[in-house]
Amino acid sequence: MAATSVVVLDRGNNTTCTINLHGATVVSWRVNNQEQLFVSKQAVFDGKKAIRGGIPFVFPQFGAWNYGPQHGFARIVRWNLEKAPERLQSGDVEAVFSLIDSDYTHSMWNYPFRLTYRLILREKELHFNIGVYNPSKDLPFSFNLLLHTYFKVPDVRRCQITGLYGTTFIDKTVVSNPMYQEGREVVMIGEWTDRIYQNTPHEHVISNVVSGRKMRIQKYNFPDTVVWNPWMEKAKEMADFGDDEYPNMICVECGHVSSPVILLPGTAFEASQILQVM
Ligand SMILES: O=P(O)(O)OC[C@H]1O[C@@H](O)[C@H](O)[C@@H](O)[C@@H]1O
Repeated sequence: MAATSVVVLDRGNNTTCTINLHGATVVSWRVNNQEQLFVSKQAVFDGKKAIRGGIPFVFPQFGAWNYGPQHGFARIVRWNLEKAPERLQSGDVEAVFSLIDSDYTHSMWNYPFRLTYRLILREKELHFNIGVYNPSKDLPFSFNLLLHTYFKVPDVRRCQITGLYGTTFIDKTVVSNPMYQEGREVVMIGEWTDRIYQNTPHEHVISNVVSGRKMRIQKYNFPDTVVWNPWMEKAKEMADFGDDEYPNMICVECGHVSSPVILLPGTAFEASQILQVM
């Protein structure tokens, strides 16, 4: 893919964030030279396939879709760079990306829309502000939206995720998609895991990410938290994911997926996420 497809936010001190315009996928976030995101060694950068790792942008569908590809089209189309990286007075660096409807998106989802995706790189934080606008005069639309974050970890079996205790989750590893209540104070992973936790609190902390540190996730207007790791067998089924890579990633994904967002004509939906290395 051409070099111009990549946008870099550079805050100095080897703190950078790299966004591939293909899907506006965040493909790297380095804090003091320490990579925080997992990208598979087998990820494909052909401008067609979704990038396996980083932070793919899931919209307007989460999961399988009758009208288009799994997890929607936003992660497989080229976004616009609305505002090139700019240093703010605080020293932080901001860039804005956007996506509007096209003939291609209309072939799956026949609505006009405008997505804006504002990223701000701070010293130890990455901020994500998302806006979805419905420019139609008369048609509402409904959608799912999710940031499919792949955190890099030395060993997923040693990670603990807070903020899930007492919440209801859908277990997607079982065909009937049963619902349960989480009884653990902190969630650990030791097998194929694919869960949609519903109405989760504004904050999660994942322990034992890179360098044994903690990662704080804060979210606004994202009621759901998806926790996913393919483990060994499912990893083997994915061509763009190494068989032995599953211990080195954990997906903790904030989104609005278990119920759709319904957006009336002329209105906007906003949501945000903050990732912070603790
Ligand atoms: O292979 P994809 O389309 O990127 O999806 C990866 C995973 O994404 C997760 O968010 C889903 O809950 C899983 O069911 C899915 O397997």
